[in-house]
Amino acid sequence: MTPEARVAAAIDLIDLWLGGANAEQALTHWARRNRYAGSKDRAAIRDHVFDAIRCRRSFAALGGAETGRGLMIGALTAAGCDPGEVFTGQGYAPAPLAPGEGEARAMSEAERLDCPDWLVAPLKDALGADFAPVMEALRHRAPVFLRVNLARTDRAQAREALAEEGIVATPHPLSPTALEVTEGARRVAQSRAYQSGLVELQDVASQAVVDLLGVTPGMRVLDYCAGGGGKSLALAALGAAVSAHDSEPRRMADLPARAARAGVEIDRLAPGAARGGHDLVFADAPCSGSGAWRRAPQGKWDLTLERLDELCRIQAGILNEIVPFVAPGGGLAYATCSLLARENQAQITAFHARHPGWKTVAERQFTPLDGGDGFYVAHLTRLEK
Ligand SMILES: C[S@@+](CC[C@H](N)C(=O)[O-])C[C@H]1O[C@@H](n2cnc3c(N)ncnc32)[C@H](O)[C@@H]1O
Repeated sequence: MTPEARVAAAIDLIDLWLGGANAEQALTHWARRNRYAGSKDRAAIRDHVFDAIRCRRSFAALGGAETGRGLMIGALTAAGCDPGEVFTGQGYAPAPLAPGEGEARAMSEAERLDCPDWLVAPLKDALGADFAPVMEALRHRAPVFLRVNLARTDRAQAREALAEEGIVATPHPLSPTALEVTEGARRVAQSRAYQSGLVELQDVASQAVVDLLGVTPGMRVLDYCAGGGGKSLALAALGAAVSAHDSEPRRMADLPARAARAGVEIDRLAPGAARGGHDLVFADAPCSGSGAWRRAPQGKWDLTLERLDELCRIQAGILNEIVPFVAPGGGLAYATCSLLARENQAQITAFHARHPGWKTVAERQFTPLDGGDGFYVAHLTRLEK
């Protein structure tokens, strides 16, 4: 496909997304219907679509309309290209620009930073002077990070194995297990290094959250909201005896295969089967995902105040639920990939008000300015009697 044809395909897909379709599913259906498109075409179209989702408001203002054409005109303008050179109508290129089409208009701060209006105040409250740089960072694609599986190798050997397959990865300072892929990211999933469990795909802040939990070999850890099991695997690689639990167990379906690849054992629990006696109970709670909007940008526009209220209720409920699973002398940890104080510090403050026997021993808010996703983590232990 020509670059112009890729833009035309992206325009149709962006229109489907603006009409309410899920972008990932629309891309999959498009690829099935257009078998002539190769992997490079699909990757380029995907990048156009996801860039437009991340930068919906600024591209619409630059391109003069919140439509597939408007967003792609805005994207080209933002990249310093002349949209008229792409919108030619020749071959499979998008139809030529109509008179007046693509005229940029002035932008508010929220539009320039691609932030929903209602989230400006809570994000400014949480981020202070970092608000604008963080929102700017969330307008761009996330780097690809790997977690070196210490159960199988170390960081230097993993780098060498990746390099043999043309994948260049450099150590990241946020976590001793982290590598940032700077070349060959699209080859990772097919590589021997990945398939043989030397490395896992995992955001660097996710890794740093696990580093902060003080896990030692043999520790009994309950990962109460295990989901796909990214953190369960990281905990197990540190030598913890991990039980994974999720209220929707189908989310853990891939965990046995991932654990086998990593050479670790993880016990999967059915919903409601969690019991007491854990040295650490970890709740990586469902959240707005506001720290991960580079990776999952659709969430930025789908989040509503009602949904945020509901998430905060679920988070408080989970914090209450996990207390009985902590062994005497043990601890609990709460994490979200959110930047919003309501889901983070405010949840821990409210927890202390409900459960006076606990103290916070560590707390950290990561933002994309640290390199990875936005993440919050708090580690609590029981007060000595
Ligand atoms: C942020 S995701 C977990 C991501 C995962 N820890 C990882 O690193 O890949 C949150 C998970 O919490 C689960 N969940 C939601 N409500 C829950 C509840 N009340 N009890 C346990 N798990 C819950 C969801 O099904 C979802 O899989």
